[in-house]
Amino acid sequence: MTRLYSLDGVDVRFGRVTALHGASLAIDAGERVALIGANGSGKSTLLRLLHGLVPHAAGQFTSHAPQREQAMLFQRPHMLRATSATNVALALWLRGTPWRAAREAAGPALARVGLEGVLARNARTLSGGQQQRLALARAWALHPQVLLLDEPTASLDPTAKREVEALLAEAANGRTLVFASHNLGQVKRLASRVVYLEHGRILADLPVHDFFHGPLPEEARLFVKGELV
Ligand SMILES: Nc1ncnc2c1ncn2[C@@H]1O[C@H](COP(=O)(O)OP(=O)(O)OP(=O)(O)O)[C@@H](O)[C@H]1O
Repeated sequence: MTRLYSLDGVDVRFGRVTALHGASLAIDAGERVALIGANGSGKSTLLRLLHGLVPHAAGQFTSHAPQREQAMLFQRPHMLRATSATNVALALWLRGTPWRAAREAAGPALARVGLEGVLARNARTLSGGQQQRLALARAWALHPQVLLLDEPTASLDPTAKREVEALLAEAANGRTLVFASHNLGQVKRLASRVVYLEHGRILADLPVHDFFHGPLPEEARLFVKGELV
């Protein structure tokens, strides 16, 4: 099994706030790891650390996933004020694909997420669900080894949620997936392993079946119970 990330006693701080506290975790290639926990528990910070967007202040962090092999999706994706096709093509061009080839690849990439009808539309005028699908097309076109997703369906309506989740499951095929979610149904469907965070600390790290069916630390048990209500 290829190790992609190792954290050993990692702290991440923002001024006086310790967003991650003594986090120890190893993630191997092919795993599907769900990060769950209340607002502010450190899920986004952990994803941003994995993606190289924030530094750690203490402990050891090693990433064996090259930056260009990772793609990250945010809850509200940032779209350039340009057509959908250009948004995809630019991402490819920035990674070294010649412009013409990048333009040609944009059509099939958008078709894969069902957006062939909006190739020429300004991406900022698309609906939330369409923008998330476009963000996925943009990430997917890069053929990343790792997909890091920060609550990718949180702002979508139930139909768009289902559609985007189905696409995520497909995109995650053969890849490593690390995602933050408040949707426990989604966690059950997509994850093989669950990491529960509270106040920046990892309180549980279990295979998905054990997380939902086995004994849990009290804090995690109460969180799951509350989320299921
Ligand atoms: N750039 C920043 N500057 C200052 N504090 C920050 C910054 N980013 C995160 N924090 C703080 O770090 C802590 C962890 O935040 P983080 O966004 O990682 O939590 P989260 O579990 O992803 O929350 P949510 O479910 O609301 O997205 C919070 O107290 C947050 O306010």
